[in-house]
Amino acid sequence: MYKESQHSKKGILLVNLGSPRSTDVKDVKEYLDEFLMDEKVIDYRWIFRALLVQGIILKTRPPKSAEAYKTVWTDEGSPLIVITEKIQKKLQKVVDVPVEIGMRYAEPSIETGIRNLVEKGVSEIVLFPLYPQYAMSTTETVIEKAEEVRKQKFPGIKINYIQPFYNREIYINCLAESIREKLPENFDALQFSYHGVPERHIFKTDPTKTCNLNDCCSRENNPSHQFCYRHQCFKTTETVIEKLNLPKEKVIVSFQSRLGKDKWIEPYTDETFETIPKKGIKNLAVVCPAFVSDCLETLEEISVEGKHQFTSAGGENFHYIPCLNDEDRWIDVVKILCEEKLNEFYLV
Ligand SMILES: C=CC1=C(C)c2cc3[nH]c(cc4nc(cc5[nH]c(cc1n2)c(C)c5CCC(=O)O)C(CCC(=O)O)=C4C)c(C)c3C=C
Ligand SMILES: [Fe+2]
Ligand SMILES: [Fe+2]
Repeated sequence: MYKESQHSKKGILLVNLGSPRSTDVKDVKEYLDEFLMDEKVIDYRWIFRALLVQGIILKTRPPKSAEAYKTVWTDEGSPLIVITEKIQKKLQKVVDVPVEIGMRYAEPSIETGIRNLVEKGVSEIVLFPLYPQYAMSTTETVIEKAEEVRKQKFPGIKINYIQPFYNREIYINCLAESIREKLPENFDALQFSYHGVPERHIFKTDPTKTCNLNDCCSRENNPSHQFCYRHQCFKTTETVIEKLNLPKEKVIVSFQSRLGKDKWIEPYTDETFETIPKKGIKNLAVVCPAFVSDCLETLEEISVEGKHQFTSAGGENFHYIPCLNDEDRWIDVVKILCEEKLNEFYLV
């Protein structure tokens, strides 16, 4: 059944994590402050979070992070923002509603993105968090922020959220094809390195309390899977390697970018890079499917630091496989996922 929404103007907001405004230490500090003071990222009570972030992390990390950002920054700006803009421009060419971008942290913010759409007359927004797998520190914080902005600043608009898409066949086919094209001829193993999260986050967001972070994450059916980041990473890997016809023995899954002293989900990517050459893996290909666009964590932590760790430990060839970025086949997937949600506005 069609309702009045047939006549409301629709639009798309692509949301990514965000980057500092520049590589200046003060801009990096401001960005890290906003990012790490998000209670969905560092989920301590405010006073403990402030002590840790403002009292410790922000006193030492910004200059190091700024140096790391300098190594990946381009003339156009941060790779993550530049690539998200490219996705926006390509998508805009193939859909007939306005497309804007918004970042969870720093600018252009989610509020800026929504305002840009509203100024174009949009009142029904499909918001796409650009994360294949669900996590409290990504999907959930984006939705929470967008709802806060909607209620406080734009109470008249509707937002329809695209859910994590790690189990959508169109996405898996797209990722598998992209990897297939970029795999080197000879490799001993293909490593899937996902961004890590603290173990506590997974327990916290499991409404069924049935995930124990052991075998259950790899089981076919467990009620916790809808909110289990670890399961969703395993499932992404399993379905992609099936499409690629790769034997499980040639595949490694690991988790990168941990921060602080908490226990994060294992195994840790950096430790893996240092141990596998001794087990005979000398030629390694690495892909990072938690990120749809290349960013600091892939271009610096994996392609530069990771390569160095691997080769210093006796590895010979390290081949980084770029993210989907603005590949046409990925734009096709983004278009289909957005159109599905746009159509839901017509349904009662
Ligand atoms: C892909 C999903 C991501 C998850 C899950 C995630 C969790 C998470 N991250 C931090 C801390 C940091 N992450 C940083 C950079 C960063 N993280 C993601 C994505 C996820 N993070 C991206 C895409 C980026 C790159 C941003 C860019 O500008 O390119 C950083 C900043 C860089 C640094 O100083 O190292 C921090 C810090 C935590 C604590 C966390 C889970 C709780
Ligand atoms: Fe799990
Ligand atoms: Fe991160």
